[in-house]
Amino acid sequence: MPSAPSQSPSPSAPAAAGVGAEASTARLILRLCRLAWGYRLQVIRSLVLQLVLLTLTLSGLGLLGLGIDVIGHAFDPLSEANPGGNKPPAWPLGYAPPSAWTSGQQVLLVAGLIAVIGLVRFALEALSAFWIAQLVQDIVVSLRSRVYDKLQRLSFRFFDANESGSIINRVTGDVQAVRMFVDQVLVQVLIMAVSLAFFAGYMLSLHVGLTLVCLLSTPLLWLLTGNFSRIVKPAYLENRRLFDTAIRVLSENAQGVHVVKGFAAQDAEVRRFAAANHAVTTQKRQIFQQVAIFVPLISFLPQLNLVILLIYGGWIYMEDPAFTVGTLVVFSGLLQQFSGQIGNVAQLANSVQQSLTGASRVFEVLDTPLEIQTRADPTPLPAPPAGGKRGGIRFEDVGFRFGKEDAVPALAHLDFEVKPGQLVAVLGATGAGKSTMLSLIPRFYDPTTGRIRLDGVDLRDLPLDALRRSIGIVFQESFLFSNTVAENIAFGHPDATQEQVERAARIASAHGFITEDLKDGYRTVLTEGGNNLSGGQRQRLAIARAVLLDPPVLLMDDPTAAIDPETEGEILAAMASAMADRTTFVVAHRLSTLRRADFVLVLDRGRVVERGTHDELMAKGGHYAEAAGVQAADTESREILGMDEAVDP
Ligand SMILES: Nc1ncnc2c1ncn2[C@@H]1O[C@H](COP(=O)(O)OP(=O)(O)OP(=O)(O)O)[C@@H](O)[C@H]1O
Repeated sequence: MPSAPSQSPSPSAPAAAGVGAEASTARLILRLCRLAWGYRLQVIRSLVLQLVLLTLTLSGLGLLGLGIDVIGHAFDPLSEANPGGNKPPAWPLGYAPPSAWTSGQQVLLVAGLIAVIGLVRFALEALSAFWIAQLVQDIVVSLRSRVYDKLQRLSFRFFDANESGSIINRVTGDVQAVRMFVDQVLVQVLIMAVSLAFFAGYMLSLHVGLTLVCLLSTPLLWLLTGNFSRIVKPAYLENRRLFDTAIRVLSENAQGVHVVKGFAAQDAEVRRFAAANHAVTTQKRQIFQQVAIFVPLISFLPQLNLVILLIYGGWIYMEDPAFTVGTLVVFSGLLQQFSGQIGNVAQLANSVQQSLTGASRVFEVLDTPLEIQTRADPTPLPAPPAGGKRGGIRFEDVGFRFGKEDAVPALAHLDFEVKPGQLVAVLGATGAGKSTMLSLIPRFYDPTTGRIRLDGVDLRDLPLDALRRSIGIVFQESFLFSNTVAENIAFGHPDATQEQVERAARIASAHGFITEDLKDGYRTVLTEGGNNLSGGQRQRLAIARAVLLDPPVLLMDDPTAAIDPETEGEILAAMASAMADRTTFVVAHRLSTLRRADFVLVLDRGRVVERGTHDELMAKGGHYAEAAGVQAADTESREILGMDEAVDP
């Protein structure tokens, strides 16, 4: 079947259209808010906790001012004789300690209350951190599963159009970006809005004029923040793209480690990765430079407010008899808290841009339409006729393009019928369209024109799962998972019995080596990609996997392509017994297989140029006869070299 191509993504592919396209920021934010709505109870409970914490902070601050006024008044009370003395403390909520209490006792009471508030704050802050961590985990796990689930159902076109690095990044890093929107943006914005309202309200209650003057610089901060966001947004998008490339280099290297080492290309690979890595770092450095200037600038501006407070607040203290030293201290505390929150705006703007960039990439995956799926009212698979077999396949003027309408068709005007149980051999030069033709049968792609029927029903009308369960597939190179041999054979069918697994292994001539050569037999755990097996053993397991459920149709895409001639014979034997009694399409170049076929399709540039049995095609003297002649000569030379004896099944 077609492996991931090196060509540029097809522009007609649905994901290609979405990738990189800029979703409107407002719509994106709205969508993220809707996503957060799913966690509203957790968000609200965290916010309520934040409100309690805020109230405690303000109470602590108020008590500090009170304590200062108690001390000031005790040492230097205001009186007619002492007009420059300290004004009496104003106890909150109409409470005043008994008149018998000394100033020391009053200070102790205030200090005790501040300590209690501190302890409660500590406990509540720990609880808040725990709740937010829990919320984050819930979001990440559920979103990651949704993206992964969607990836499983997306068609090959999506994977053709998106590099593996980009896909991995979307499931990992970008999903984190979405949760960042909830915990570091949404929750923080709400906390900030409430805090700023509280602080501003408290300051206004203390002195309206002073509050307005001190907060003069705030609009300037918002303006700067807006500009910063606009500047860094494209930079973050570019950064995700560069990171995709770095991950792609890494994953290609891990998968192609044999090629890399075989060609002694480690140094070149190290340089390739270093270049990709360097590109990410250099670009990120540019973002950091902007962040590095912006964040301190935003923190610096509020400092100016303190200068204003000192000058204007000092003057008010002299002029306004109700304005105490304690009030000035409380005001300065509030102003600092206010400025601290405003200072967070810089970080927040940064987080917003990061999270929106990641979120748009996650949504692109979630929004990609499912091109290939079961239609609403599918036709069930027809039952086999009495005493007959299933697996009749009919191609009706089938054409297919990978790209847009103006792309060169990979297949054109394929029109033939295969009766149940027949063996069709497909022959053609490399790139002729053999794998593409086979990939239309399990609906990896749908034909662009014409249709394919299985037992008389259009493939698009059948339930997709049932269709794919009716087809066994062996690829040119088989992918095995790091799991036991038995689980690899039963891949996708965990309910398969040991008996079924062994039967499939016997058909694929794999039972012998599994029980004799592998340490734990069927329970032997394979390393990643089945690297602890030979190529021939891997292909035989793949054949066993394909025939496990005894499918009526078998597709074999040149299973010996990546196998050395010495082990080819083992696979040919396995293929021969796997084909027995089922409709089989086999991409093959071996004369022995071609001879056995009920008919051979010779493909050239996506078209059937010859069709018939081996004898008919030999007699015709066209492409086929030429290819067979070359192979016969090759076989002869191999026989002379004594390489071919056990090969033909
Ligand atoms: N995913 C893809 N996207 C775009 N073009 C593709 C894709 N897969 C294959 N092609 C193109 O379609 C044509 C047919 O490819 P296909 O893999 O079917 O050939 P093949 O006959 O199986 O070749 P081989 O014998 O080398 O496996 C080629 O031109 C190939 O470049």
